[in-house]
Amino acid sequence: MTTTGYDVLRNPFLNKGTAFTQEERRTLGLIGTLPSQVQTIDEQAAQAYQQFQSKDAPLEKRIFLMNLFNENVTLFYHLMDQHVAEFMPIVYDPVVADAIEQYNNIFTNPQNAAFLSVDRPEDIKQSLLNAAAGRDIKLVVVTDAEGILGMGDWGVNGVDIAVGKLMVYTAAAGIDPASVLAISIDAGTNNQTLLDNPRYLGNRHPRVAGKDYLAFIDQFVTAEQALFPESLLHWEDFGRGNAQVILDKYKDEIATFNDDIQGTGMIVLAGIFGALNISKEKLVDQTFVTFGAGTAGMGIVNQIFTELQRAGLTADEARQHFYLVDKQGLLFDDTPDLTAAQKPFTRSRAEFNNADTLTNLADVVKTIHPTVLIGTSTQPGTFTEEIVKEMAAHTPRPIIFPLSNPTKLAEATAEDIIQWTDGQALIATGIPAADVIYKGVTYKIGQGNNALIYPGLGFGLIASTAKLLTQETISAAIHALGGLVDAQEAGAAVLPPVSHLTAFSQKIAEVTAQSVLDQGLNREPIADAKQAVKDAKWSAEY
Ligand SMILES: NC(=O)c1ccc[n+]([C@@H]2O[C@H](COP(=O)([O-])OP(=O)(O)OC[C@H]3O[C@@H](n4cnc5c(N)ncnc54)[C@H](O)[C@@H]3O)[C@@H](O)[C@H]2O)c1
Ligand SMILES: O=C(O)C[C@H](O)C(=O)O
Ligand SMILES: [Mn+2]
Repeated sequence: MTTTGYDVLRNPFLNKGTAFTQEERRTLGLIGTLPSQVQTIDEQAAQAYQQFQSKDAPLEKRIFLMNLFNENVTLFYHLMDQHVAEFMPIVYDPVVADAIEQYNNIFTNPQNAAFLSVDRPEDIKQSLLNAAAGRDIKLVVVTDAEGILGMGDWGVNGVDIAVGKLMVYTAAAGIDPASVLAISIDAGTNNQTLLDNPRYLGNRHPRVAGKDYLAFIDQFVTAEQALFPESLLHWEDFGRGNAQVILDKYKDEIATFNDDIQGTGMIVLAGIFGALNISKEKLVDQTFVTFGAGTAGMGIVNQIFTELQRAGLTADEARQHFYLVDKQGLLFDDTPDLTAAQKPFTRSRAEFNNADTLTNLADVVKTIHPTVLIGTSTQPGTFTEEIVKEMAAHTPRPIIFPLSNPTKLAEATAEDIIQWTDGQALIATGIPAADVIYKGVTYKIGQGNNALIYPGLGFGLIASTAKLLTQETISAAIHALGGLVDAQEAGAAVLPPVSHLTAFSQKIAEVTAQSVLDQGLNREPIADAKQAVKDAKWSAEY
């Protein structure tokens, strides 16, 4: 049965608003429901952009764009295509963080997400069916919001990160927005402010944890795979205690991927390759200090560790390149409360004559002389002038990536690091950073955010009907991105600019799809990877 009348205008996937032609208006029962002028999508986009520009506050801009998305998905993406670098920080990080904090105050629409309550496992299947509403789902982004960016537990409010990640998928890579589903797993929240807030919209109880939590996750995965057997399942912003456990449980069974672990590991390694292209140094000659050895930090370490072995080092040799710093200071084999992921990369106290003093980043940097310093600590301002200058005193081109999000949690700003290192540091930041002009050189700052890689990776997996994501495919995608930097230019960035996001996402998708075919991991027969990516691509036109 064809949808007609107001059901068309109110369906954001079908709605074209004033762009419905007279002929469409007649056949769809829309005569008399719209003003008489028929507009083109570009006329609609120009009007919407003017509205967007009339808003001052970033959150107001976001609310405007979300309303547009809720009404007309095609127009939203048409407009986003034209302004991708301008819209990314609004639709996604950092302004998505404000929307999550304000969720109960600004909620107007569930944005086609599925809300799964830990208290009602019997409703999982029906909830997924209702939210999909007959759409053929190829990509799911799910969050339980225990670790939203670096801001901790945000309960049901965290659904906005899943919605935002999916918007980036479509804007960057061209995934059909009708084929995606954002999911909130509402396991409760330990955020007391939310629990005390009478407007909080999620389950008002502490998080369900342990066996019961994992059983719910398992019921979810089973239902999700049964209903959408060809979908890629993307996990976002789970807590440190669950993220790796969940990934390990499903990664060899289904097409799945954890963005904070794998996506972050990929973008950071690509950024390091970009930096090494500029400094003309080798990966095997680097010494890595990671500050914040949690989900993202250990994803990064493991990705570099794998790559060092690909470069010919044994596992033992490769491990020697890492120094992990977390709350306890430098992590030793006898440090209490180590996570399973941290244990293989701890150091021995016997290596140092000052082991007992290595309880803070400044002393670790002084003792180790790292060449690469990565921040995933959630601790703002912790890459101090003293630390950065000390690092720069022992290596000509220090690679410094303060990656904690959102803006208020970054370990340092790009501008400060450029000044403190007299322009020598090679930098990537988690959120977008403006160019830094220093002593007449314009330094472009790469955005070390997994958003630069997961859309191409995910789209390549979907287009090639991948059954699994392997390390081989991950490495292929990293090299595709790391090779796109122009190392000649003075002040060059270590990663390509977000304004080129659609072009390089295409490249990553093609390389990913080719790798899937090379390993015979495609479900459907596919003759040509590039063609498959081309065929799967959606474009924001009526
Ligand atoms: N740029 C990106 O693409 C990207 C990707 C993922 C995560 N991140 C950011 O990285 C940060 C961490 O995210 P996560 O998912 O790994 O969180 P997480 O909670 O899993 O890890 C954070 C780690 O930092 C440690 N930590 C806390 N306080 C510390 C201190 N004072 N000193 C040293 N370590 C400390 C914690 O113990 C934990 O191990 C967040 O701000 C997140 O936004 C950025
Ligand atoms: O969401 C982001 O901006 C990147 C990353 O996934 C994070 O958790 O910080
Ligand atoms: Mn994340």
